[in-house]
Amino acid sequence: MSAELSIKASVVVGDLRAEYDLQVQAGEVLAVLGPNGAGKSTLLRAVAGLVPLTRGRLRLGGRLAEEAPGGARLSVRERALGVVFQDYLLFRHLTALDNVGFGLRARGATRMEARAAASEWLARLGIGELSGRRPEELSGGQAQKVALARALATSPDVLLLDEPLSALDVESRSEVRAELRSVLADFEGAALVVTHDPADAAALADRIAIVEGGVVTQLGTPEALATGPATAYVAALVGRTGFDVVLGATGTVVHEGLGEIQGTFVARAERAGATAAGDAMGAGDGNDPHATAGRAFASIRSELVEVLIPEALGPGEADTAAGETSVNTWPATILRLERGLGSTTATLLLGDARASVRLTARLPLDTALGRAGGLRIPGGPHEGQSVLVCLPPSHVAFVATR
Ligand SMILES: Nc1ncnc2c1ncn2[C@@H]1O[C@H](COP(=O)(O)OP(=O)(O)OP(=O)(O)O)[C@@H](O)[C@H]1O
Repeated sequence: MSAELSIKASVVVGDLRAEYDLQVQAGEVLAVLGPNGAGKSTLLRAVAGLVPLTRGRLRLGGRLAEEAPGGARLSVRERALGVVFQDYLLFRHLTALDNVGFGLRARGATRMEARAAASEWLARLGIGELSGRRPEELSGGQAQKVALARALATSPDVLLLDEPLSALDVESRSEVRAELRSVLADFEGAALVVTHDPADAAALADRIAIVEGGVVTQLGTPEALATGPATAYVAALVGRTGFDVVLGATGTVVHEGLGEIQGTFVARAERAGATAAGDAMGAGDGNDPHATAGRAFASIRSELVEVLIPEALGPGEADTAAGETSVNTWPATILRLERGLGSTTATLLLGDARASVRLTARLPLDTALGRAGGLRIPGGPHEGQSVLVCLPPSHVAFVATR
């Protein structure tokens, strides 16, 4: 089946040199998630035709929409898109009804036809009674729904939503999110939702594309990202912590500074453009013998990182823990401690300067208070303290990243 939206292109705006390689099928919702300035909105603007491609192609609804340099370029209006921007951009002088009917009028519908269709859409989104109101008479959530109705009214091939829930407070956000989810489930075209909120991405999308520094660094289902993040950014989003490792030809996983690391492969990180089925590696114990040599990302849930405080270990235990027989255990320094309500977050530097691995551990309350191994450590753990860090192998997940 050909994708409803397919982009394989570079886009240069200001300092950003972005490389996008994404496909969205009909009926699929792809969320684009990433840090500030990563190039999420630029992707959406490129698809909408507001930013030109520097090189590459964009296909929409089975048509070539743009090819650069020097190829075809459909105008914004020719692209059969429904777009909802962050700030909604409703026409201030028009009622909700006429805002929704605007696109249909522009496509040749009579005023009566446009109003009838607009009225249906407003009713479907549960705001039929607001059809006579102007934008300044609408709450953020209501305006969001009007903008969504306007985007859907023209039956677009592709729906583009830029931070559709960011202007809403916590309560209306969850209500509108649920509504949006059901609208997206009925939408037959491809939908691209840009967000910086992992909760929105997980709730709304079939797959999530992570964009960092203008590049898609991971692409997969919310579940795949949660269990096997491929970058430190994704790891932090899903409550894990991790670092890059190298996958040896024999299936061993090594880090230049830390040496061999043991754990489990959960899945190969889906690369941009790869299909989920074709790229799956499957779960299993130990390192997957079919894994090809290359880079991988190791991660573990932050609360499962064991921080051993030498003062709290019995005689000889510290030596044993640090010795060659113990797996995934390294000396480390506590760089920072941040107190939370139920736990304390520790930033740790593992190994020597060459290893330069930073991990985030969530220390249980007991450890944070200085009670560990039945002993009391005067003053509890402190910044600058030398500790031992253990990553229990059964909780370490690897995903191949290239
Ligand atoms: N019109 C422009 N002129 C110059 N630089 C631009 C322009 N648009 C984008 N950029 C550059 O591209 C980078 C990415 O912008 P973009 O809006 O795509 O980021 P984003 O991922 O949507 O971030 P945010 O979450 O902050 O909205 C910006 O940091 C900026 O350097």
